[in-house]
Amino acid sequence: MSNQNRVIITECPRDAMQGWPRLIATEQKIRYLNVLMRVGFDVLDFGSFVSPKAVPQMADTDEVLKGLEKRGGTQLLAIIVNERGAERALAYPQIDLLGFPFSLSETFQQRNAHQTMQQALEQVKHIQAMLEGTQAQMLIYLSMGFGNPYGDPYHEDWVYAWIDRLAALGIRYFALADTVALAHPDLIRRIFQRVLPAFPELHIGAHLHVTPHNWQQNLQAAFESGCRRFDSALGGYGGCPMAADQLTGNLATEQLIEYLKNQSVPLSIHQEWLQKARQMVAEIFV
Ligand SMILES: CC(C)(COP(=O)([O-])OP(=O)([O-])OC[C@H]1O[C@@H](n2cnc3c(N)ncnc32)[C@H](O)[C@@H]1OP(=O)([O-])[O-])[C@@H](O)C(=O)NCCC(=O)NCCSC(=O)C[C@@](C)(O)CC(=O)[O-]
Repeated sequence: MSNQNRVIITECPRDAMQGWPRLIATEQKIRYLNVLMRVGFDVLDFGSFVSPKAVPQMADTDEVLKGLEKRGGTQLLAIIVNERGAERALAYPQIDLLGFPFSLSETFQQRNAHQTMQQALEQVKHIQAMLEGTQAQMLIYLSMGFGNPYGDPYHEDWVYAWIDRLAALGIRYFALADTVALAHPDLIRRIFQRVLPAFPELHIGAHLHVTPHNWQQNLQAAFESGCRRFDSALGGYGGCPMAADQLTGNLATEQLIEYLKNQSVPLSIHQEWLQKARQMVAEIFV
């Protein structure tokens, strides 16, 4: 498999479930996540260590994790938004990546974590220090990375500038997040074509929330610009409940896989387990 064509897929059941109005039973989450582990995704964004008052659906992340059977090469990723979350996550050596949403919009940073961007940056520095000597790495989501719906200032140069600044702290993993599906293909191309060659040592991916109308063109723009890390969720469910009045779905894994197949990208996806996972999606999101 040529490196040029290798694509890393992060399946995001946490993003899919976090805003779902009906509480999903812990046992059902565990069964689903264990099936997703068998599908062979590179990374599984399985849960978050945040305030149960802010996101009740994720209150059982500790219990869920205890039921997971880590398999093959699938890495585990958990979302955190503060040091308390990092402490909780670091109690589990099986977690590989701690995902921190750092917003380019002050309004979203406040809505999501009741922090200013400056406070979030301080949290990132402290958490990065906490990770020293552990196996876990921080992954920064640049949330609202393609603009925001609140009228906050935005400039595409900030994506480059923040990656540069955060990489100087030792952070190696980034996901450029279109949190409420505002991106357009030209912007996606300009951003990826700038940051990927500028930071070849970093792992920079796309976390695209999409609409039925823009998913293909935005995915294509990222892929053709050299992006080889994609986040997605089966069924296209999900979104951040703090971002907008309505959840903006994730790029659907089914569509991502189909697109990558059409580009002749070799994938290590186990079809039977994928089918099983799709059946479970229909039972979970009711
Ligand atoms: C940050 C806070 C806590 C501030 O919330 P707050 O109310 O301002 O802060 P607080 O310190 O007063 O804490 C409130 C309560 O939460 C507790 N608490 C505090 N921290 C934790 C923790 N880590 N774990 C467990 N409990 C915690 C704390 O102890 C307290 O409990 P109480 O005394 O009231 O009983 C809250 O706003 C929060 O948890 N926000 C989470 C937001 C979130 O999970 N958003 C979704 C994930 S991000 C996302 O979806 C975007 C992404 C990743 O997909 C990329 C993209 O698309 O952009």
